[in-house]
Amino acid sequence: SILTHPRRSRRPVGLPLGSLGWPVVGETLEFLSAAYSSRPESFMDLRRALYGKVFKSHLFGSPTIVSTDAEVSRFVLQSDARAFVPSYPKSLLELLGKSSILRLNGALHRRVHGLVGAFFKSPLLKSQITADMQSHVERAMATWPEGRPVLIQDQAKHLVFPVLVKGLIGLEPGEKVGFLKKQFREFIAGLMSFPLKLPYTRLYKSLQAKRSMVRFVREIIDEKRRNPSPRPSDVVDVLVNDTSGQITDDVISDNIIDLMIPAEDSVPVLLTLAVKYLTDNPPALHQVEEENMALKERKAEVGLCLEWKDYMSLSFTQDVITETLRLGNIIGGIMRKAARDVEVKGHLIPEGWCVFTYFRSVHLDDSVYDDSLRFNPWRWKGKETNAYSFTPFGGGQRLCPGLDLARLEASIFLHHLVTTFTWVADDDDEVVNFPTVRMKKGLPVRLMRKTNACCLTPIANVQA
Ligand code: HEM
Repeated sequence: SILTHPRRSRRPVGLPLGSLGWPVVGETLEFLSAAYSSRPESFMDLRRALYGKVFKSHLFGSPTIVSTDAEVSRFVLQSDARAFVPSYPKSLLELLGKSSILRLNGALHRRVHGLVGAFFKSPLLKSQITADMQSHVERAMATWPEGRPVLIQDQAKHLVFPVLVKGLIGLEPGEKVGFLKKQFREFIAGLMSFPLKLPYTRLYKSLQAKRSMVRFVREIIDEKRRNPSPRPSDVVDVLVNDTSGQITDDVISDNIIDLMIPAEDSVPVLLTLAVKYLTDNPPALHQVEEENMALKERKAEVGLCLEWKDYMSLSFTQDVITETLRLGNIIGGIMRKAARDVEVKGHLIPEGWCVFTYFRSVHLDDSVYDDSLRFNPWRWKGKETNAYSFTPFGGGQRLCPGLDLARLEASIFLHHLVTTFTWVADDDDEVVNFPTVRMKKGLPVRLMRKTNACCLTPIANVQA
């Protein structure tokens, strides 16, 4: 095997090549200056050319092995806590809380991941999310103005957050969701802040917001503990019903709040980037329209509503989402810390060092994806999405349990958007990559309502 422990290795292994940069700051400033540019991977590209796909560096206060090699990253993700544990900046650890799934290891991690993952896969939740998302999207889109700019990114957040929050805590849209959203925004503003907890600092305000969310979630937990529901309809039900004795109120409240992060951030960004890439690629947009109109008409003929399986069966739309995940790199990479010396593919990762598996460099590697910077959903036709070289949702024990839900919400949003509107986007918006991926101006578009949505004129020679 290419992946062995040092003691069993036949040839000497050493640290990968690379530079630890300046004292204290290491190469953090070079990393950040690339991260804030339109080509964050340029930091990696330069070093890959000098040292190879796996190299050493010093980032955010820690000696770090950077992996832009799909096999090495896969190995890191597949390893358990005996080899690698999650590693996050101090401010983030503080805000996530000790029982956060992102920090847990071992048996409790497996339990929480298993419970949440199984519930997110359940047809019951998928049906509920579909019904809720559909009615939200239809109601919201009915109010979107024509001809005046609509910010797709903000609209996507408005739509996704309440739908996922209902799946998490059972809260119906309304005032309380508004309160939660306000607190939550305060909370996430501090995730990447300076780790100083004095009054009025960013971190302090975020911790206060978290406390008020915990109180709010605790009331819901108490209520559900008093009246447990035999048929769980949200994540709190699932966790409250667990009989292992491991799932305390702290575990539930920390994790419920974690689970809101993708609802405010990753999923809305996925929706937004899909709209951006489609806007820039008329043949792809046209094919998505055709596929979705055909489904809509088929369902209308037999008088049935769309169900989650209908959305997931739209193969080209799914390929568009896959390609958006590849090109958008919403989570560019993941940090772990080595719990012992580990050897991977001839490289030593010393105990206590961080390892940064940088997916973006793999997703944008021309030797893996032909013409990798081009949005080309046709490249996925008939292809599996579980290759080493495609890891937008991570992998191994911590593979994102929300991946189906993210795809489902994106499909529902795109379906309603392309069957209701045509649009033009303002030219001068751009993707920002750091600290989180998003559109700088929120992707303003001017919408035109389709008058007779059934009468699309086919465009000749659409790329296939
Ligand atoms: C486009 C949308 C999303 C992207 C790109 C994304 C990406 C990821 C990635 C890369 C990881 C791995 C983190 C690691 O290994 O340390 C992860 C983990 C996770 N994601 Fe997502 N995610 C998305 C949506 C969601 C949604 C909708 C949910 C649920 C509401 C969710 C819940 C989680 C949870 C709970 C984990 C932690 C799993 C664990 O550590 O065991 N994600 N996600």
